[in-house]
Amino acid sequence: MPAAASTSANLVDPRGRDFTVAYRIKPRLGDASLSSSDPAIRATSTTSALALAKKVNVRGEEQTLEEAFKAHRVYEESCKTQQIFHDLVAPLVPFAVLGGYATALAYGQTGSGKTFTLSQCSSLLGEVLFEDIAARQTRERAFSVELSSVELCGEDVLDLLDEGKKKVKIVQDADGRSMFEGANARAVADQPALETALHAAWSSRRTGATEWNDASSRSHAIFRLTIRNASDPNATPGIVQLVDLAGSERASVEAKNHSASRRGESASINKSLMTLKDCIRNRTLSDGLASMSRPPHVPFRSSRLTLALKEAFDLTSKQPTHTVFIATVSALERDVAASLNTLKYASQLLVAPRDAGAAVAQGANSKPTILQWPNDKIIEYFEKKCGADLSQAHLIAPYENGATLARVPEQEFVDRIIKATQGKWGHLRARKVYIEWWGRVVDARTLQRKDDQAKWKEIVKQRKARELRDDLEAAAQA
Ligand SMILES: Nc1ncnc2c1ncn2[C@@H]1O[C@H](COP(=O)(O)OP(=O)(O)OP(=O)(O)O)[C@@H](O)[C@H]1O
Repeated sequence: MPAAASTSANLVDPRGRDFTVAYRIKPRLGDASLSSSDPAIRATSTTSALALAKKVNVRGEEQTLEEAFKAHRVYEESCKTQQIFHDLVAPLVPFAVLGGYATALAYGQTGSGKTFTLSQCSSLLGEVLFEDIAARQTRERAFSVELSSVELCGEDVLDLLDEGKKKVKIVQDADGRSMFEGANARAVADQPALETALHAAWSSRRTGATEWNDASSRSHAIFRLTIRNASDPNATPGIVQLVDLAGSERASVEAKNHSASRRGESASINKSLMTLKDCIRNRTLSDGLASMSRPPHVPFRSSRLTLALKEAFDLTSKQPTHTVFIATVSALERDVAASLNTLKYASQLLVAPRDAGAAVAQGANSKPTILQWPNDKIIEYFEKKCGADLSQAHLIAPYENGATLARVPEQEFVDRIIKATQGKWGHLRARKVYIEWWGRVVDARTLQRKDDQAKWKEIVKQRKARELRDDLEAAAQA
């Protein structure tokens, strides 16, 4: 079944989640003693993994400590990449073709299978992408695809599609979208052309030696496919990209054995991975302010990596996003410390998305923003916008509320308006309504942020007043 046959309702995730965390457990490979040993990490269900770490206690006795980790999906050792691709990456394709911003990242210790997973996914991507495009191509809608690919090594951004790997810059285009200035963008018309271009990019990936793996990657690599609607130059281009992150092992381990430049490289990798965590967490954070340590701030400018992936985190971006985070871990006992670090990092990304309903409850007196509207209010909004031409209003938002409708990509949204007006409205007119809607979504997010900051100031004020009162009371008692 071509990917385009998927219904608009379940483009990426039926619950409207825009972030997915998965663990892939790498099989125990190597000599017989390794492959026959008990796994230190195993899947206990499709959504949880168990880590077993052997420790010696103060009395010299060996103990096994168990720690469970939740995820949206856990893939056990026997699982094939095809399954992961089918579940996690293939659904990003129609989303991107329709104008969404989709990212799949692989994170983990050197040698845990990041490149293995993503390079196999990249070979499977072409078939699904070009099938989807063929199914959607019409006279008014002709798609073009191009590949750009860069490697982030410390402060340098290198073009993987340039033989000399020239340096390029991360800049913002006129619409504020992050792009690689000066990088080759190779147009790919079909699956074989994409495969050739991807092969060239993967092959020129920079590698260097580490303690674990002679061919280890000491850089982050981004393989970005930009999908444009060639018939409508104003349409927002869709993005689907694979991000192979550098090995996540700690700088402290490397510090013992490596040169200053290698240590600097490790520090830069660690900083970018910490910034990535902050960006992902704060993008989705929904906790009540009282339990927050501070209002959510998405520091995407703090590292080259997050700046390059800006749209995935920036709440003022006018494009729906979906990010898939695949944490790869080795099942071998000798790797258990690194695997635990990976699982801890990834599980910290599992914050619940901001719940629009809860936000209404928090500020009972404030007017609900467009992101907090229920489905019937949204239908009412579009009835007003499209007037008498709107014969089937429910087609615009069959089930979505304000928050989930903001995850529908541009071209899908425009198609829904055209269908709901039974073709009386053309592409341009429908797109105008979409742009107006997005303007209100961004305004609502800005308002939410300001509201968070104001509430946070009040919390800090009250906390300080309480502390002062306590100090005075303590002084009086003394
Ligand atoms: N799921 C798997 N099944 C079989 N072999 C695997 C699997 N995952 C990884 N491998 C093998 O393990 C080795 C290391 O994998 P890979 O290069 O993908 O690790 P990595 O996490 O990308 O490491 P680096 O950080 O150095 O790039 C490779 O030889 C690869 O073929």
